[in-house]
Formats: sequence, structure tokens, C-alpha cells
Amino acid sequence: MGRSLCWCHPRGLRAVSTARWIVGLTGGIGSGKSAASDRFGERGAAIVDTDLIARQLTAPGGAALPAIRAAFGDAVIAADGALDRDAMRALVFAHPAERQRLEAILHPMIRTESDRQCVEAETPYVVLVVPLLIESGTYRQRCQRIAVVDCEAAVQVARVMRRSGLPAAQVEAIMAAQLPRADRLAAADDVIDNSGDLDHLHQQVDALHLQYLRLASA
Ligand SMILES: CC(C)(COP(=O)(O)OP(=O)(O)OC[C@H]1O[C@@H](n2cnc3c(N)ncnc32)[C@H](O)[C@@H]1O)[C@@H](O)C(=O)NCCC(=O)NCCS
Ligand SMILES: Nc1ncnc2c1ncn2[C@@H]1O[C@H](COP(=O)(O)OP(=O)(O)OP(=O)(O)O)[C@@H](O)[C@H]1O
Repeated sequence: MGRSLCWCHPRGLRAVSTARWIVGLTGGIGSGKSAASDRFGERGAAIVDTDLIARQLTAPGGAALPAIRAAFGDAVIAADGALDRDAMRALVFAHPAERQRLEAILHPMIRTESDRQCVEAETPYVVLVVPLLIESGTYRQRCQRIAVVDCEAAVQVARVMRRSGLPAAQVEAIMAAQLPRADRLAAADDVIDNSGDLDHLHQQVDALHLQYLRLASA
């Protein structure tokens, strides 16, 4: 990990990381990425969340909206000017080519913004939350470590249905667009088992946090 001294920072002399130590956190839909990253955040890690960045890019006035409107038309824009997420979800998880079209617009913007946030973070390590981390070579290359949040598919479906009110078939269509569980687990340095309650999840995150502090300072 490269470190350099910045002599001209407005707040004076301070150490700046030029290549921050990054844990890539991934998992299928509803596996518990946000629950796990919230806990890493409470322990003091900086969280860079690509789902959140994607939402900001497609909120009213978001930087991705002109390109999305040009590519997909007004039918995917809601009355408040934001992306109509229900319409887009129904479209892209039924039609892989449409999903690729959306990803071609959003992914480069998400990558640029997540890079910026990783560089700006001032914590010993960063948790970079990316649902499609294993699928994407560029995100994998950025990460010193890969942590996978994992639970049975049936638990994922039940939790997303409870949280978002989506029908099981739509959750399953989203899961079909993601890597199979076994492939994700095979790529993991660390597996966070989220089949139990939140206490069980938090205990595992707390142990990993101590491990990542040690690794990042080594
Ligand atoms: C299709 C959209 C509008 C649906 O919005 P919705 O509010 O229902 O979902 P949200 O953005 O909260 O994502 C929830 C989960 O869906 C899954 N998911 C989202 N995008 C994708 C995708 N392109 N491929 C596979 N799974 C995806 C992930 O598990 C993610 O955590 C939205 O997911 C989207 O803009 N996707 C494209 C951007 C993208 O690829 N994001 C992933 C982060 S890089
Ligand atoms: N251990 C748990 N016990 C009970 N509910 C949980 C547990 N972990 C997460 N949940 C709930 O399950 C839902 C999905 O969890 P979360 O949002 O953390 O997953 P995610 O992987 O970030 O989801 P997405 O892929 O949709 O972004 C949420 O409503 C969350 O509160």
C-alpha cells in the first residue's frame, strides 16, 4: 500500500493514502450487504456503496438521467424527474439486453464516483460495497480482500419480499442476473454467514473489523 505525505493540504501536513486498503463486500440481492456494511461503518470503516451511488445518479437531477432518458425514453422517468425504478426493474430483469444498455450508462459513472470516494476516505481501510463485485474484473482488481455476505436463496427471497414487497418471481429474476452462490463463495477470502439473527452477523463483522485493521496496517 502506497503512502505519501501531502505538504500542501489546507489543513496542514498529514499522511494521505495513495492506494487505500480496500475490502470488497458483496453478496446476492437481500443477502445482507447493507446490514453488514452498516456495522462496519459503526466500527469506524469508511463505506463506499455502489447501490447508493447508483441511486444518487438516478435521483431527481441525477447525472445519469439525460443519458437514460435518451436511451429508454420518457416511460422510465417518474413524475418527479427521477428514474422510475419499478418500471426499470421490470424492464431490465426481464430483458438482458436492456440491462446491459442500462449498465453501459451507469457502470462507468458508478466506477468514477466510487474511485473518488475510496481515494478521499481517511479511515484505515474502506469497505467497497458492490453487488456485482465478482462479476467485474475492475472492482476485483481494486480490492485487497473480498468478503461475501451469504445466506440460503430462500432466505434472500423472503427478506427482500418482506422489505420491498416485491413478488417472489421478481426477486428470483434479479437473482438469475447474478452470479450463482457457489461461484461467489469460491471467490471469497472471508464469508459472513447471515443466515442467523443480526447479533450473529454483528459478531462476525466485529471480528473481521479487527482483522482488517491488522491487515491494513501491516
Ligand atoms: C434496475 C434498478 C433501477 C432497480 O432499482 P431497485 O430500487 O429495485 O434496486 P436497487 O438499486 O436498490 O438494487 C438492489 C439490488 O438489486 C441487484 N441489482 C441491481 N442492479 C443489478 C444488475 N445490474 N445486475 C444484477 N443485480 C442487480 C443488487 O443485488 C442490488 O443490491 C437498479 O437496480 C439499477 O439502477 N441497476 C443498475 C445499476 C447497477 O448495476 N447497480 C449495481 C451496483 S454496481
Ligand atoms: N440477520 C438478519 N435477520 C433478519 N433480517 C435481516 C438480517 N439481515 C438483513 N435483514 C433484513 O433483510 C433485508 C435485506 O438486507 P440488506 O438490505 O442488508 O441486504 P442487501 O444485500 O443490502 O440487499 P440488496 O441486494 O437489495 O441491496 C433488510 O430488510 C434487512 O433489514
